[in-house]
Amino acid sequence: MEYFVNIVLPIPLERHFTYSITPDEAKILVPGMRVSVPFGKSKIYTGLVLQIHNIPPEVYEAKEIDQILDEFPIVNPIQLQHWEWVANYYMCTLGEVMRSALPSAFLLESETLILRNTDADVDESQLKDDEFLVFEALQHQAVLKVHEVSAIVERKNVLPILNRLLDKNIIYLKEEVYEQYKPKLVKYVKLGKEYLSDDALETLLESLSRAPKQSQVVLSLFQLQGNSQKPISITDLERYSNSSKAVVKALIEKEILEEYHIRKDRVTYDLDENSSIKNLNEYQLKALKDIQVSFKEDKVTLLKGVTSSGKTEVYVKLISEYLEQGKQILYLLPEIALTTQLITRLQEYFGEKISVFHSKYNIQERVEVWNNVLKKVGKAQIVIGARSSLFLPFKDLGLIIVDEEHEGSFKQFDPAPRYHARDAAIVLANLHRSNILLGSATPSIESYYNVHHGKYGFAEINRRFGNVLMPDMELVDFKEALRKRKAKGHFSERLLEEIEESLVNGEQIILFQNRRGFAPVLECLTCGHTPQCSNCDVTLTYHQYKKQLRCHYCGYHTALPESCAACGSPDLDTKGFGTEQVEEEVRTLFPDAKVGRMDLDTTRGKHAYEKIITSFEQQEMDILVGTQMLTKGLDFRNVSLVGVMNADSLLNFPDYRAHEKTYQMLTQVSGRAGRTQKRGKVIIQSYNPYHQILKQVTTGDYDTMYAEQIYEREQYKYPPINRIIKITFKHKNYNTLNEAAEWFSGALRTNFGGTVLGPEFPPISRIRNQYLKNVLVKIDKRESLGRTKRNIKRIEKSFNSISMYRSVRVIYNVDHI
Ligand SMILES: Nc1ncnc2c1ncn2[C@@H]1O[C@H](COP(=O)(O)OP(=O)(O)OP(=O)(O)O)[C@@H](O)[C@H]1O
Ligand SMILES: [Zn+2]
Repeated sequence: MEYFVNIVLPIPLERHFTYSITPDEAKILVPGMRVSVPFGKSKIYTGLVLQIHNIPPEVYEAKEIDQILDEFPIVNPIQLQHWEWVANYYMCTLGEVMRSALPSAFLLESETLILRNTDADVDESQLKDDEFLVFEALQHQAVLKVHEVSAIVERKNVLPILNRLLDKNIIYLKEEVYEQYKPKLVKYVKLGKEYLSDDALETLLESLSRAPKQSQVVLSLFQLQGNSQKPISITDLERYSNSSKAVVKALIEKEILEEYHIRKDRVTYDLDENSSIKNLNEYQLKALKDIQVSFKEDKVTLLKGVTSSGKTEVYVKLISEYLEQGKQILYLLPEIALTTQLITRLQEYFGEKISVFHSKYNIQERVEVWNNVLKKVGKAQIVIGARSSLFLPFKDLGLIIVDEEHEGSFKQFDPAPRYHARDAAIVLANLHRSNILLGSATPSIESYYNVHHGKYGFAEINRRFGNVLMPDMELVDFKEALRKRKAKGHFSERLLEEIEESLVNGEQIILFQNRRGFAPVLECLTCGHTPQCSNCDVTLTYHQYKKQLRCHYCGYHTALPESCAACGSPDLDTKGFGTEQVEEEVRTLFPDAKVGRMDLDTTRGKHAYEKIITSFEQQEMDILVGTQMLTKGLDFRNVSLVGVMNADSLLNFPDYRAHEKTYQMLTQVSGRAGRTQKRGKVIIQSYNPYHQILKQVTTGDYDTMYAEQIYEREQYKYPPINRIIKITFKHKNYNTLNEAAEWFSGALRTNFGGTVLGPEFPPISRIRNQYLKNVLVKIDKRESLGRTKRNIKRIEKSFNSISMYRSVRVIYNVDHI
């Protein structure tokens, strides 16, 4: 009987591939194991086994696999099911999901490597031109791959050149299939087996009496073992006994000591006994109870608790319940909020049961966490991670917490799969039959909508912990301040007064300015008016090149006005101001204050973000200027004042979610003020202080905000009332792109009843020499999403059969936000 395997490869092709295997291999292989397989002419890929069967492929001859790479599956059936869902729902391939889900070290590399023989004596004048090119390239680069050599000599078949160079002993080849991952190994020592009894030990020490250094080491080891249960590393022993490597080595050779290795990640530590879980107050207890009741009904549950109400402590209580049942727990956070603050807090309670998983971790660290979760090792019982931790090999997941569930960064933008981690987490919880809690002070409109429609359970905390008052919010009319000359630079007198007072009291200040440079909007400097699209209710975007204002949803456009449509003033500005400028002004206005800044530019590198947070926490800074990074669940003790430099730049963002996001951001950043005893103060500067959203922020009126937003979403057919899919077309040729996008959207309009907007250029319409154009499809809730997607895919097939369009990339973003 013939045997075959279906394999998924980490490439964006729809299908899986069938390879042939021997009967022996068929006995060993299980879905979820990796194999290396040949692909195309010369490539070798790592693939994942989906299925073992006896049906030969119809249209091609199955190749044999190269090698089996695992002894047991590294991916389990629930994961495969989950990946299938992600691929289906977000309209991408299983291979793309796999590439995003597996740490890259698991995707084995195979390439022929060419290295320079550094020992060779080379007479360059004897080299032919093409030989010299390769030789020269190898002076700059230690290793070349075959296809790189092709590019250098501009020829496809390079093997003859390489053969000549090999003959001349100038290069050598290295065929390498290697695992990139190597666990960190640490050397430990213990007393040899024969010396474990007291008697034996006594005799040993006697026999060592003439070797004082050696007996010193043995005694030290004994003492160290008495002090703690932890394994003793060779370095620790050397340090403690004050002896050299040679002495320890001699003892190991005599077999008095035994050396052994433990992978670094396996070392366990004792829990800190001092920090016990806090007792919840009555409001937290009530919320916990409501959550538990809702969990009993297997409902996704939303916890809405004002800032500093102690949501984290409620999570902690829940986590410890599931921990006791021996279940795994996943704590999802937006990438940006993965601060040491929260991790330290949880580690105090749960010690080394916690693993952290996110993109700033290196390959090794990710593989360690993966394997720990796979083997259900105690130290990975709780995983705190950003969105990609969803894809870890959980076996027995009991609870998922999605903290700051409203955060837009839970949605992956690029590359595929363009998934929303919150939504994918809900599906994952379903597959595991585990409970899932979404938490936020400012829930997303979607989640609250689901609560309203009975789909989700609900719990609420309306008070800050310790009955600290919500901060006192004050709106400052900046237009008025300018008119009355009560402003310096971008600071109103009111804000300056408050900063002064906080500084005098030795309290800290946060200044918030969210400037996102890539979507310029036109703003009247006199009245703050910004032109809106009449079809879409979003702010128009300024396109400098064409001197136009455009709606990037529907394509409505108008020439750049010479004066403001609202007040007639000719002073229109498109630049706005950013955090850097605010920092500069603060330094001039308050030369004695210590000022820091936190934005994308100052937080590159693995620990930069934590450093700024810690330094602010330790009160090494008085004033911290920053973007939305400041808003994420940070718990500072000494911040009494939060200043919002310009609320309008948020409100006028050209996006149907601008109002929702403004409410969330302002509420979150305000929530950093006055978290301990004294009531905090928030000053919000705006050209348009009567805007309903600003009123709702200052009164904490989430429900009115929600009602108004839902009304608008109904009017303009946006989520959560309708579903949307954004389709992006990408090509280097402007005309081809235009035609292709027209063709596609035309086909959509004929074939499909929903609303099709565009094609339209985004604010940045050309990236890396590729032009972009978007089409937005709005799908009525009553229509089947599945059918619509199948229709779109069918249109894509016909599209791809037109040779001119084949090179146009089509990118789907389902539930685009
Ligand atoms: N039951 C409790 N006992 C003692 N201290 C508590 C308790 N609950 C919360 N706190 C303290 O109150 C502060 C605010 O709590 P926490 O950070 O959990 O609030 P939060 O709701 O998560 O806030 P945010 O949404 O702003 O992140 C913290 O310093 C926390 O240690
Ligand atoms: Zn429009």
